[in-house]
Amino acid sequence: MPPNISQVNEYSLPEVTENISSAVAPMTVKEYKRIGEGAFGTVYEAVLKYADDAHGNSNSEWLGPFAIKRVPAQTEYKSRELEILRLVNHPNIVSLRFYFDKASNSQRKTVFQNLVMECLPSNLQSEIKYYRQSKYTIPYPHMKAYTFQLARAMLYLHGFGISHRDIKPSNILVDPSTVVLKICDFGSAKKLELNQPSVSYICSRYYRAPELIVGCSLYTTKIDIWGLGCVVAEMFLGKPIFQGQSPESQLKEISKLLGPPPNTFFFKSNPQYRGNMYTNKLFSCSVEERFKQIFSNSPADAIDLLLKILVYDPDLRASPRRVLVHPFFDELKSKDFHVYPRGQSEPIHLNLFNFSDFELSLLGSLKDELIVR
Ligand SMILES: Nc1ncnc2c1ncn2[C@@H]1O[C@H](COP(=O)(O)OP(=O)(O)OP(=O)(O)O)[C@@H](O)[C@H]1O
Repeated sequence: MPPNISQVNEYSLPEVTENISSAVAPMTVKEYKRIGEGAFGTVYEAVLKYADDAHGNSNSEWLGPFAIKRVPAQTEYKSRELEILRLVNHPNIVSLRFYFDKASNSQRKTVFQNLVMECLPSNLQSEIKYYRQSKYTIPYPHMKAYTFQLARAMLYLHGFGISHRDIKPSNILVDPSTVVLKICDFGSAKKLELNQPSVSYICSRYYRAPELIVGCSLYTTKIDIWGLGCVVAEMFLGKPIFQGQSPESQLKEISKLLGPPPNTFFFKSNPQYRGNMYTNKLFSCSVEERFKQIFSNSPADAIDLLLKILVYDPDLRASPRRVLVHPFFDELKSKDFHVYPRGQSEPIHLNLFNFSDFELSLLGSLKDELIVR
């Protein structure tokens, strides 16, 4: 039975493609809730009936819930989001189940691409807000499990050379009842090729890496690691760490924690940069001391992890594999590790170390440090 439905949009489609098998069959969709409205698309929660054989024999049961992301279809070139979602298969990346094109009801000429994905009940932005309202933070064991899963998704994506390019709490889906995390929104993602420029005006302001702010076009997947650092910082602080009021003043906010960017940073990122360099030192202590001041309520291992991630030079910024082996996650490696999901009195064990052969090859010699004891 579909959950409580107030305003339903039910429609039938003659041809829907199943992602894994590429089988095409008819489908009936029932959309009953709008769960996301972004710059590019709208996301609906829905249940569906899918004909599971070539003769159109339909399941009589409603399946779901699913999340359907609807964006105007690209006419000239292939959708990168669809291409990337079809390529990836990882426990910490939202999975694509079906896809179809459909003309809009109101504007008949506009064709929309619909991506039918597994649906998660929450995202990190909502979770951070939920705890902040009661003057708490997300419990530390949950933060560790979430951060570990986020770094694992990045190890995998970056292993393909794919950069997500829009890491932020609302694009990180979570299920608070299982403490599972999955990255969503691959609308900005791109496979970065060596020495091939990419646009620098991507990523939401608060989460933009410093090299993007100064207009670097030969950036790397390390821009996502910066985003990961900002998300971890936000879980500890309950609010975004760098809240610039304009694209350029974003760099000033960063300099309040990291000190002024070194000249070499501008030269390496974009020798043509002529904007404000924020050369004034805005605090007198060391950068380590500054981190301790800003994250005064956070544990030492978390501060150490952030010191290794929130670094101007992307070459010196921790890689996903270095993040995964950081002592911040040691607690997760105990076979007795468990978490109490919000509102539940029974603890649950998490399966965080089920690395695939591809992930193990990316971890290389560091894989021996990621064993449950
Ligand atoms: N599979 C899903 N399950 C549950 N919620 C989802 C799912 N996919 C997306 N959402 C929610 O819908 C919101 C918008 O989706 P998405 O980010 O993909 O669209 P967008 O148009 O690119 O948005 P934005 O411009 O905010 O980045 C997400 O922030 C997320 O909270």
